[in-house]
Amino acid sequence: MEYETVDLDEESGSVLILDQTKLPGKAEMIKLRTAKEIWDAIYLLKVRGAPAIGVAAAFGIYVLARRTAQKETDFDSFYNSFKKQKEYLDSARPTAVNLSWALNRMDQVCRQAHAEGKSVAQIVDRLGREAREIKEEDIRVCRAIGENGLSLLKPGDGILTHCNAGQLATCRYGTATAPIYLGQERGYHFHVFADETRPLLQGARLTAYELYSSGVDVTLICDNMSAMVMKNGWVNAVFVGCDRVAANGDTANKIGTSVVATVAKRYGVPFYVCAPTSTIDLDTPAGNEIKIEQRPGREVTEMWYKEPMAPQGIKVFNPAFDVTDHELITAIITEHGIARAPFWKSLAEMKNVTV
Ligand SMILES: CSC[C@H]1O[C@H](OP(=O)(O)O)[C@H](O)[C@@H]1O
Repeated sequence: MEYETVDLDEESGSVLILDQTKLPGKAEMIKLRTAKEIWDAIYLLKVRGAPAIGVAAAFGIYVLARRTAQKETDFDSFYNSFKKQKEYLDSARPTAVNLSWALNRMDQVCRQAHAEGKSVAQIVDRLGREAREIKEEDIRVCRAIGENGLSLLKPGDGILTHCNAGQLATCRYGTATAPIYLGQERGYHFHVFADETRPLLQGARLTAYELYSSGVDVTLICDNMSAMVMKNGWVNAVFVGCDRVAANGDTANKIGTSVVATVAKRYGVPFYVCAPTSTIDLDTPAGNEIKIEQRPGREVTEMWYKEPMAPQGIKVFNPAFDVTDHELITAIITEHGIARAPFWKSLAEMKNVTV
């Protein structure tokens, strides 16, 4: 299915996104001009998925810097505004490392250009080029993950996915769905089981939507059905995305992922994490140090229902992510290759860091 998850509208000086809170009913592109509009879009999951969040933040800080440069032509006052806007955007969601990764990369470009004696106007041009490169790089990286993931599959395989790590979480191909889309291009016929993924239903609303729209054979299941489809032998591999991979391979991903990994282990189904190296965080040693975003209880008790589905005032625990222990992960598929245990070594090699 061809659409732009996130793009740049140079003419209006805004970030263009597909509002994913309206899917699957309505595919609506919206423009984000102010820092608050960008922050809100990330927090409310209008744009979501680690890579897509990173690209949206890169485009966001660029359009804000372009507007700042119209007022602040000396570097110190320009950069003071830049840093404030960067910190603000970075506060939108804590778990997906790509948000801070992209903003730090844009900050580095800004400071490097200044060190080379560039004017504020030239710095802004350089920021625009870097933001576009971050998007193009994401497309290349996801396709490479697809090629590496496809090497682990054969035509006719059953695949289970959790949440959405598809085109809608990236700029094209997705990460966990990249092998599926590449396989489709080459005549493989996969049978995909998409977990609906409560409470925000990214699997039902987004993964089932994009795969079905692309002609992929997809069956939607409730999260509590993944054990049955694996026990029945219908799943040859599980493919999931990630929001942050710690140095030892522990992986933060949408809530419920660790349940799927545990069940996959029980039934001997390979469990693969598809991870752009930008999502691997070697500065976080293990999963217990990953900050897990807590979200409003109403997402559990009220969203999607005509009436609240629980007693008024009930306590609700609503972590957006959980951490899958590295022992449950068969391999971590990156754009540079397939990392296997010991992950502390293989992931560092993937990040081109000698250990
Ligand atoms: C390609 S990574 C996508 C990753 O992000 C999702 O979280 P959210 O929808 O809250 O942004 C989910 O964890 C996916 O696996």
